[in-house]
Amino acid sequence: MLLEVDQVRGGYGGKDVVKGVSCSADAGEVLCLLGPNGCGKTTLFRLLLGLLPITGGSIRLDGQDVRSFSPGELASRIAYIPQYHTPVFSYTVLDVVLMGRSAHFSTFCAPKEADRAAAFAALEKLNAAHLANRKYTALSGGQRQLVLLARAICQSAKIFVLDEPAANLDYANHQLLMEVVADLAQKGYCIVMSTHSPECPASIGSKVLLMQNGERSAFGSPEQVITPEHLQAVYHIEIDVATVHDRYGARRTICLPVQRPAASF
Ligand SMILES: Nc1ncnc2c1ncn2[C@@H]1O[C@H](COP(=O)(O)OP(=O)(O)OP(=O)(O)O)[C@@H](O)[C@H]1O
Repeated sequence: MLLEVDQVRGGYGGKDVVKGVSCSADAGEVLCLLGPNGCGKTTLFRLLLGLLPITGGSIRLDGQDVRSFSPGELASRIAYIPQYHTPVFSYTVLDVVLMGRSAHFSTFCAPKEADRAAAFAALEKLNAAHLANRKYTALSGGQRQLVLLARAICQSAKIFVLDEPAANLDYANHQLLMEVVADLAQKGYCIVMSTHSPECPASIGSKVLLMQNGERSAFGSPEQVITPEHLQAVYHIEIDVATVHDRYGARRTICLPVQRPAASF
């Protein structure tokens, strides 16, 4: 198993926010983290990335405890796209994407033509090549998300950790992101992403970790986890889960918060 999270605990200032969570994901899988605001999704990512100390349990990559990796070793294994990213310098978009290639050239070496081509190809894949010469600082939040995803693609890490990657994306770019994530999984990458849309794991998630108050509420396939009972248990609202087919016959799951008739209030 590529990623194994076993009863992991950790948090801030000596207080555990993530309290004994277990889950796993292998190469070629998409693991979606779902749960209410403040339930601990980002904190779990920080534990995985070695940004916070693990106070109990363990996280293993390819069977090896993450605590045994140096920051550089972890960075070459995990590409992280944070929820918010405020750059200090006004690099061009192509330079930001090229930074993902830095593990592939030595400190005093300039990127080669092949590195530039790889960076440009990653932008093209995300329909963002037209942004290549723009200042990164002058982009919208959604455009920055696409650029950071291109940088992660260039990094060639085995695991992608995406913290609410769709938060700032418009409808079309949201769909593009889902397709890119599915494509990356198909190519053998392991994607771990948080989302606030229960429909997202239903359409691309191989596995879903549903969290509540820092604990695991449910873990399994989307069919096992995305049910009215599980969703109601963490969101405390009634939610219908239905299956529909799109115009090409593909089976899709939709989640509908139940709108009670006015008279019942
Ligand atoms: N730097 C910090 N110091 C102290 N507490 C923090 C810090 N960052 C987050 N927390 C707390 O830890 C808890 C979990 O936060 P976390 O960001 O992991 O939640 P989340 O599930 O990612 O939320 P959201 O869906 O809103 O992004 C919250 O109660 C939050 O207030």
